[in-house]
Amino acid sequence: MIQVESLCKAYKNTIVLDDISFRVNAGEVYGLLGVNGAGKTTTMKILTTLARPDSGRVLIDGKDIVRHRSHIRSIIGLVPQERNLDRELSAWENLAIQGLLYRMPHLPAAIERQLKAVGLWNERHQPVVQFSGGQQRRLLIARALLCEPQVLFMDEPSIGLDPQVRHQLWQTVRDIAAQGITVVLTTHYMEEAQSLCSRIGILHAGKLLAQGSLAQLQASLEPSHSQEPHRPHPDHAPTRKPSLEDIFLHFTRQSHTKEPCYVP
Ligand SMILES: Nc1ncnc2c1ncn2[C@@H]1O[C@H](COP(=O)(O)OP(=O)(O)OP(=O)(O)O)[C@@H](O)[C@H]1O
Repeated sequence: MIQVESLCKAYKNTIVLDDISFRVNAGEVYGLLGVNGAGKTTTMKILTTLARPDSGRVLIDGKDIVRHRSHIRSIIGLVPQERNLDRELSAWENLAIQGLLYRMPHLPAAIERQLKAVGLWNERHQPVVQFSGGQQRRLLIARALLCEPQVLFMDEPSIGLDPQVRHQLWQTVRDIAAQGITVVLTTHYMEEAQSLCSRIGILHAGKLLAQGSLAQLQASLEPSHSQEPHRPHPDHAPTRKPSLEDIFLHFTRQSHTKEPCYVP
């Protein structure tokens, strides 16, 4: 569904994305996992046509996103990190503006469907300023799904939410994926990536250090793949599989031995 090939992006003389390549299969939930400043939002901005790459290319549904920007925008939805809703307007009005911009047919029915799907139908006439952080995040999801996208991009969807609301949001993401919508999300929460994503890319200082399913990432740390000498456990008991946090620390610590990436 999405093919990212050798993506590079620099701001002034600092490389922010350094030769990033990955693919996302149709219908999967793909997670870009990284700490603050890793390059997650920049990747999202490029994939959603809000920023241009310096080099490399991205194909969505077989089409180059730079050359077919309008078409790409018509088949994707974005849940941005910042809650860029109109706080003075109601939930209904926020979606109506989006629908009018996209000249959506049957707009009232579509708004009703999405507000019910995210559990905000009863609050539809409330101004957004009265919404909690979790409700605003759900409204952002409803807005992103209004035009029935094939791919939904979510930039740090659960940032700032308490654990209970975060778990509700995860269920919403699972429901979206169950409808066949491809989901690409960024996160710095290990648990979120592990619980939601079928495949994970570890992004660090602009480089994609590793990617795969959790099982594939775990296998990549096994002795046959590692340069560390194999030390059998003293009791010959089966050693526990590394957690995603172990894997993340393994790859990111290794990368600290390398030179920081600057362009001349
Ligand atoms: N418009 C810009 N101009 C200059 N530098 C930028 C710009 N946007 C991002 N950067 C820099 O690029 C790097 C990656 O930023 P980015 O927002 O993509 O990271 P991130 O992984 O999304 O971080 P966070 O989790 O904090 O959102 C950071 O060092 C940031 O300061």
